[in-house]
Order: sequence, then C-alpha cells, then structure tokens
Amino acid sequence: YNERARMIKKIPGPKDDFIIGNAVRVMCSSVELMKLGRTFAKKWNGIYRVWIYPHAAVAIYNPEDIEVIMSNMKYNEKSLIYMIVKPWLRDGLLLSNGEKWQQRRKILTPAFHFNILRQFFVMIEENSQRLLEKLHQTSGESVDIVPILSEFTLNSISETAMGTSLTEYPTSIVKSYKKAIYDLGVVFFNRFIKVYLYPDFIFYATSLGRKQNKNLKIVHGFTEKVIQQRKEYIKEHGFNKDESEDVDDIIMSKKKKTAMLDLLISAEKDGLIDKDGIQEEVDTFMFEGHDTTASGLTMLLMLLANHTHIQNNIVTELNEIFGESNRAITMEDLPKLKYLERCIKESLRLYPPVHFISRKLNTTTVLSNYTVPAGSLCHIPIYDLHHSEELYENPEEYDPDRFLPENIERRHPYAYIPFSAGPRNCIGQKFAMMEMKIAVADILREFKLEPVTKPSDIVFIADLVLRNDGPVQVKFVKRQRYI
Ligand code: HEM
Repeated sequence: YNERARMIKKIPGPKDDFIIGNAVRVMCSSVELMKLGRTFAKKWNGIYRVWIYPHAAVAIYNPEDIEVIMSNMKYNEKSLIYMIVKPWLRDGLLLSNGEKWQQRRKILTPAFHFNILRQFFVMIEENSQRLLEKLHQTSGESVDIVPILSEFTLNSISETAMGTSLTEYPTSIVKSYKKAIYDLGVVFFNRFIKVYLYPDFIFYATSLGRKQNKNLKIVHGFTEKVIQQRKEYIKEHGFNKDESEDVDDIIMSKKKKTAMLDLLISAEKDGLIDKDGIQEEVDTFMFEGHDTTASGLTMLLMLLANHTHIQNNIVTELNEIFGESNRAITMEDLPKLKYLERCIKESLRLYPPVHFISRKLNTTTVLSNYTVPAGSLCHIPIYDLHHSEELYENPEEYDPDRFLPENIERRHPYAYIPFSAGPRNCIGQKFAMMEMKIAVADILREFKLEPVTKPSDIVFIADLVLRNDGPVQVKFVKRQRYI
C-alpha cells in the first residue's frame, strides 16, 4: 500500500494475491511458464506488470517504450534476475555494469572489426565443411539438428575467438561442457520461478544449489583449460610485439591465428584486466557465442525444410552467384546473398534466440503513459514484440519479404531487435550473421532440406536461449546440382 505499490497497481496486469502478488502463478513448469508469457502478452497491449514480493516488474513489448529504455545509457544496468547466472558469467560483458562494462567493451570491440571477421571467415568456413561431412553421414535420414549445430557453433567460437581448436580435446570433455551448460539452464529456470530460492544461503543448502556448483565446476574447468592452452601458445610464439604495438596488428599477425582471447591476454599484460576478468569474458563469449547461433540456425533450417518455395528461392540466388562452379564461398559472396539474409532475419523475428532481456529502472520512468517507480525491473520479451499483430501482419507466417528495404522503412526501428539495440546491443551480431550465412549457403548448395519437425510441433521451454522441448528433426537429401 505504499506509493511504489500504488503506482505499479495502476498498470494493468494479472490479478495478484495479498502481499506475494503473482509469485504462485509463475511457479509452474518450464513449458507452462513460456506459455504464460505469451498469454499475458496477448491479454494486454504492449505493457503489463507483475508483482512478486518484494519485486515489481513491467514487461514492455511496444517499440516506443523499448526505444526509451534501450537508447539511453541511464537504463544500461541489467536487472536483478541476471543475478541467477552471475555465479557462472560473473562480471563478463553480458552482466557487468558501469565503468567496468565500458572498459571491457572498449577492449573487446576491436575483436569484431571487419578485418578480423575476414580472418574468422576462413575458420568458420572450415568448420562449415566439417558440418557438411557430418550431414552427409546422415544419408538422407531424419536427424536431430540440435546437437550437430551446437557442435558447429561451439567449434567456430573456440577457434575464432579463443584460438583453440576443440578437436584437440577429448570428445568426452567437450560433451560434458555442453551438457553442463544445458543442466545449468535447468537450475537457473528453477531458481528463477521460485523467489524463496533467491537468497544464497537458502539456495546453496538445496540439492539445486549443489547441482549448480557441480556443473559450474565443469564449465569453469573447461574454459580455464582453453585460456591455459592459449597462454602456452603465446608463450611459445609470442604476441609478435616486435613488429608493432598496435592491437589490430597484434591480432592480425600472420604468424598465428587471430583471437579475441589474445586481446584479453594482452590487456592483462597492460594491467587493464586480471586473470579472473579474462575467465569471466571467456565464459561469457563461449556461451553467448555458441548457444545463441545454434538456436538461430536450428529454427532457420527447420523453417526452410518446411517452406520449399523459400528454400528454392535461396537456391536460385546461390545458382546466380556460383553457377556450376564448386568453388568455396568467399567473404565477397556474403553481401550478394541478399535473399538469404532476409530469410535469416525473418527467422530471427519468429524465433529470437535471446527471447527475453531485462533492465533495472534506476529512476522513476514514464512508459505508455504509466509512471513506473524507480527500482522496478523492466522486462523486454523480444519474442512478444516480434509477434505483435500491430507491428506485423499475420505475425506467425514466415515471410522473408518483410525485410525488403521498403518494408523495413515502414517499421519502427525498435520493432525488430533480435540483437537488442542501443549501446548495450550484441557485440557479436556481425559474427553471428556471417556464421549463419556461411552455414546455410554451404548446406543448401549440397542438400535439399525435407521437413520432419513442423513449426506447429515446436514447444518452447524457458531457458536463457529459445529451445524446443525435444529434438528438432530435418532430412538432408543430397542435391543433384541445385535442383
Ligand atoms: C543469433 C545469434 C545471437 C543473438 C540472437 C544474440 C543476441 C543478443 C542479445 C539480445 C543481447 C543483449 C542481451 C541482454 O541485454 O541481456 C546480446 C548481448 C551479447 N552478445 Fe549476442 N547474440 C548472438 C550471437 C552472439 C555471438 C556470436 C557473440 C560472440 C561472438 C555474442 C556475444 C554477446 C555479448 C558478449 C553480449 C553482451 C554485450 C554487452 O552487454 O555489452 N552474441 N546478444
């Protein structure tokens, strides 16, 4: 009944229970929670509030409010719910705030410069060829693409950003890393819905807390090895500092592969970051750089398998570029793949891998004519924004032409934000788009995709990235030269 509660109560939202608000309502299964989010979004119009004692939150899914929050540095701080993943990613770029975030972002930005991406291209293409070999082994039979694509994206991020090939590790170690990430997702979800598990002293006394610790040990142990291996490499081969002190030259050196990790190790030598800081960033990039693109590619291939005419349009575009030639794809081909780019963008609209983000409102803010008190959480359910009937005609339909330049122009710039927007946007978005383009172009030059899992079979589970509750299956049938 205080002023804050009175302000929040003016915003429409689900009926709440005395004191605890909506706490009981959100304590449901992972699948039900995802459905509940969609039900709420449909019931209200671009904004609603939830109250889970003692926290108030608004969910906004209209572009005008999202612009207010995302375009302004004063709303850059991540909300309390990210504290659930803090023991894992600690103060890495995704979670850090204030000066620390600014300094880290400055160190890491050059790792995604166009010239660096050009070098990454070669390594991603090598991995894409390995992916094709795997797909050939499926001999046109139905296959679950989730683990196959996750292996491709994990290998790609470790070779490019970390300068470490996972083929040098026993498969059991890599498998247990991936499984530990999946299991952590389950723990995080369970803590997220049970507010009584938020205090550390309660959480760590439960079996869930113990499960988290066990999996964190595996995940941190793995990334520690990745850093160690790179440091040993640098010790042996050096940074090539004799030739230049310039950071671009260091990571572009021909003597060794380029790596984001090298920037961090170099920054450690300059006293800008310490050992723990490096580990935080490696954990962040290994996760953000692989699970997101794997989710994006999974849904994209499933959609293409189910939309033959769209798949054929991409093949026509590929034919125009490659003709009868078997030559490998190059960096120069990428901007020519305009239709494919539209298909990727539309897939990221329908299935945004990062479907939900959240900020903290440090000041009292007016959103949709409602006053939201300082201290509230501000959730941005990207999924619901992208499925809004007001912004997209027939929002459930897969229609790449929504991304024709004239159609983009008609939309609000914050109506489509798969990579977030503003100063705190995704640092890896160009990397991700490049990786997805290479993989899909290579796959469609080689295989015709046939549907097994249909869009109507997809049932989301609540996790850090958008996941189906079960496998996503596709058939890869060898093509007789692009027909
Ligand atoms: C399709 C693929 C991807 C999607 C949809 C995606 C989406 C996003 C989104 C929505 C955010 C904002 C998160 C938030 O505010 O909580 C973000 C942040 C971030 N992403 Fe991505 N991402 C993708 C791929 C990547 C890749 C490949 C990398 C690394 C190579 C990466 C690294 C990061 C990092 C480090 C941040 C935190 C940035 C900051 O706060 O300064 N992401 N991403």
